Formats: sequence, structure tokens, C-alpha cells
Amino acid sequence: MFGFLLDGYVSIIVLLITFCLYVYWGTRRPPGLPPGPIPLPMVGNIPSLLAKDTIAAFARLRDEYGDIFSLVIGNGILVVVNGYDAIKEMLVQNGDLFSERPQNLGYTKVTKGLGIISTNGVKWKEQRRFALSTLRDFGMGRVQMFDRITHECQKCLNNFTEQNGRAFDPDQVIGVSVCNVICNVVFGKGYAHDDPEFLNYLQMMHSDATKVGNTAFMHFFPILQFFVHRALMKTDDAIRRGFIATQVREHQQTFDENNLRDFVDVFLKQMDERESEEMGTFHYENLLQIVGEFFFAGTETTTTTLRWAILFLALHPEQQTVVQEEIDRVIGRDRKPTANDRKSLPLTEATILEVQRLGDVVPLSVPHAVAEETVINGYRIPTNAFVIPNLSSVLNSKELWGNPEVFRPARFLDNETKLLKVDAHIPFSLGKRNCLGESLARMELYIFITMMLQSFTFSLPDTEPPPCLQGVMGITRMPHPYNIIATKR
Ligand code: HEM
Repeated sequence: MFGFLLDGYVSIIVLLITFCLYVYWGTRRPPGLPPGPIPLPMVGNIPSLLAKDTIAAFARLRDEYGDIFSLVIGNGILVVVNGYDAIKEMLVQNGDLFSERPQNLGYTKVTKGLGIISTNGVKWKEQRRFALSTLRDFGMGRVQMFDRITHECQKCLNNFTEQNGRAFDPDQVIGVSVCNVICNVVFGKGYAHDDPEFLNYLQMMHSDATKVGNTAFMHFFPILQFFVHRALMKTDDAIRRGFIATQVREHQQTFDENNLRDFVDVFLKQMDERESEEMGTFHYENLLQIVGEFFFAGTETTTTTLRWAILFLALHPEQQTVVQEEIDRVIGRDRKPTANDRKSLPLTEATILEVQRLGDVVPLSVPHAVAEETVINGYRIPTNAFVIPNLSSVLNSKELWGNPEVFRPARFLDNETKLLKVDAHIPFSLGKRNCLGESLARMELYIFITMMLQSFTFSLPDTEPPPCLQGVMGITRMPHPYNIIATKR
């Protein structure tokens, strides 16, 4: 007669046990991982990633759990590596193990195993080596490239002049000039600043870059990934199949193997020579992807750094004046800067380093992964973990810089005259996966900043509220939009 009561009790006990197991498994950290907060059932440590300021949240977690901590998110694991010593130990001392990219990275689904940024093994090695040597031949370090960057920068300065002392947002004009530098390397030419098609592709890339950054945590959620990647794939495809494919077609039609004009020509020659290779990486789809990655990785990063540069200089007029005096003394106002001038411009160089340090443009680098399950400092790093080198923890370290929040180029100078080499200045990351475009980017920053200060003094309009210096996270850490007045010198 009391059977139904018994059934009721059994159901409640089963439910209770299930609930306890669910809470236990849901809040359990997989054994051996670096320390970190207790995950909540279902959502794991997502709340730590949703914080308005991820960088500040990571700094708090580092204080609590140490230089290497982990977060459990959905079906994924995030290992965050902080501080120069720990990052160097992983990316340099253990570079062979930590130089992979995670294959569960959302971006990998968009790239479908092509390109350089998200590939591993032979596919990555072969194309990275080829890209580095071809970029060196066509760009980085060559006088001809120096002239092309100078030319693109001059177009940007002409636009500043046309503003006639009015306040304006320099974002787009800098973006077009910087993108044109990449166009020069890969296609052998740049585009007009008012070319509507070019501007449209640039705008698409810009909004893609914002989406990828904002959706970092979606890498772990297949349903969310589905929607985001569909949107990303659409724009990615439009850029590759439209803008890039048109240029490649033109190159194929005018190809002359005795006159290789740019990156695309050299790649086409390799495609021809290696046609018979099975599983080779020199094929049409890979060419579209790699060129797209140069635009993607090279435009937003350099543009954002230059936007920070103008903002910091406008906020520090005394610093701007001393750099201008140095440039006037070494180059004058009429001659264009040369590569040779660099060694005579320590203050200018120190200012560029400080812009990159405080601008902190790629604060969390690009996720790495381990080639095989690894134990480091006694912690287990599984193969499916995303390893995040927290570059921001180095560029903003109190121990290293004393007052990291202050814009102070002199920290890179000895006796205010000699440029110091500071190993912990790592905006381009470290190790085998470090930024492939570092030399090109350094050349661009030097030419743009020197030429800008040669011709203009930057100030903020006093009719507008002071700009917010908190960065906005997209794929880069950008300044909030701001207006500037460029006064001709
Ligand atoms: C100021 C400008 C730039 C900054 C701060 C920057 C920073 C970075 C960082 C932090 C990484 C990730 C490194 C890692 O995974 O550990 C990276 C990778 C990369 N960068 Fe840059 N970058 C800049 C400009 C450029 C330019 C101009 C290019 C154009 C060619 C470029 C192409 C790449 C590529 C292809 C990768 C992927 C490398 C690989 O996976 O092997 N970057 N960059």
C-alpha cells in the first residue's frame, strides 16, 4: 500500500544523486591542469571571459593563481601564460612543443586548413619559410620598399593637409595607406584613396576583425560557432573570391617568369614548378588564403598602432616637440627619411617602442597549442588546450617598467641618448610563431611616425571631451574613435 511512497522516495534519491553528480562533474577541474577558479556547472569559467575588461580579469586571476593558470570553458580548456619568464620558457625554450595552433580554433574552420596563421606541420612550415623569404626579397629591408611606403605615407599626409586644420578621425585614411603597403608587396601596386571597391573590401575586413575579437569565447561553443563562422566565411569568401582573385587573375594573364614583380608572381612560379606534387601547398586556394592573411594580419595591427601613436603624441605635446626637434636636426623638414637615419634618431625610435608597449595592440597574441600532451612546471597541458601568451602581462608589468600606465619613451634610452635593447618588449610575441611581418611593420611605423611629425603637430580639439584611453577589444586593442587636429608645421 505504501509502494507509491517508496517509488517517490527512490525517485527523489535518484534525482538527488544525479544532481550531486552533475554538480560534481560540472564543477570539477580535469586533473593536473594549472590552477584556476572552480568552474560552474554548464558554463564553467565563462564568467571570467565575459568580463568587460578581459585583460584586467586575467591580471586578477594571475594574482590569485600564479603565472600559469587555466580556465575550463564549455568543452575546452584555456591555459593563460603570464610574465616574460613563463612566456619565454614556453615559446622559446620549449618552442618545439608550444608552436602549434589549436585545431579546434574557430578561425581554423573558416580557413579550412589553408594559409599560415592557423595551420601546423609541413603546411605551416613550408609556407611560413616561403613567405618570410619572399617578403624579404620584395619588401622588408629593401630600398625599393622603403620608397613605396614613403609614397603611401605621403598620400596619407596629403589627406591630412586637405583637412585644413579641421578636427577629423584619422582612422580610415591611415587604414587605406597601410593596406596599400601590403598591396604593394603582394600585388606590386596600391589603390586610390577614393576607390569605392577597395574601400568596400577594407571596410569588410575591418568589421571582420572586430567580430573575431569579440567572439573569442565562442570558439568553445559549437552552436554559437555555427552562426559566427557563417558570417565570417561570407565576408572572408567575398574578399578572397572578389578582390584577391581578380588581382591573381590579372597576374596570371600578364605573368612573365623572367620578371617576377611581387609576392603573387613568385607564388605563381612555385605553383607552376611544383604542379606535380601530391598534397603540395603551392596551389591556387592557398595563394588566395595567404594573401588574405597578409591583409588581415598586417592592416589592422599597424593601423591601430599608428592611431595610438597620434593619440599619445597629442596627449603629450612636450614629447611630440622633442621628437620633432630630433627629426628636424637629423633629417630636416624637406628630405624623406631613409633607413640610414634610424640609428641617429634614438628618441624617435624610443617613442615608437613606447607607443607599441602602451598601445598593447595584440594583448593576448594568437592562441597556441601543444604538439602532444605536455607537463610543464608540474602542470599538464592537454592537446586540446588553447595556450594564450598574455603579452599584455609583460608590456604592462609593474616589475619591469615601474609605472607601466605612463607614456614615457625615455625608459628605452640610456642617458636619454642611446637606445636600449629591452628583451621584454614583445608586441610581436616570441619564438617560432612570432609575427611574420615584424620587419615590415617596424619599417612602416618608423616611416609613418617620422614623416607625420616632420610635417604636422597633432593636438586634440578642445571642443570635445578628452578621449577615453581604455582600449576597445576587437582582433586588436584599438583606441576609441577620436578626432584630431593636424596643424601643418
Ligand atoms: C604593429 C604591427 C603588428 C603587430 C603588433 C603584430 C603582432 C603579431 C602577433 C602578436 C602575432 C602572433 C604571434 C604568436 O602566435 O605568438 C602575429 C602573427 C602574425 N603576423 Fe603580425 N603583427 C603586426 C604586423 C604584421 C604585418 C605587417 C604582417 C604582414 C605580413 C603580419 C603577419 C603576421 C602573420 C602571417 C602571423 C602568423 C604567423 C604564424 O602563425 O606563423 N603581421 N603578429
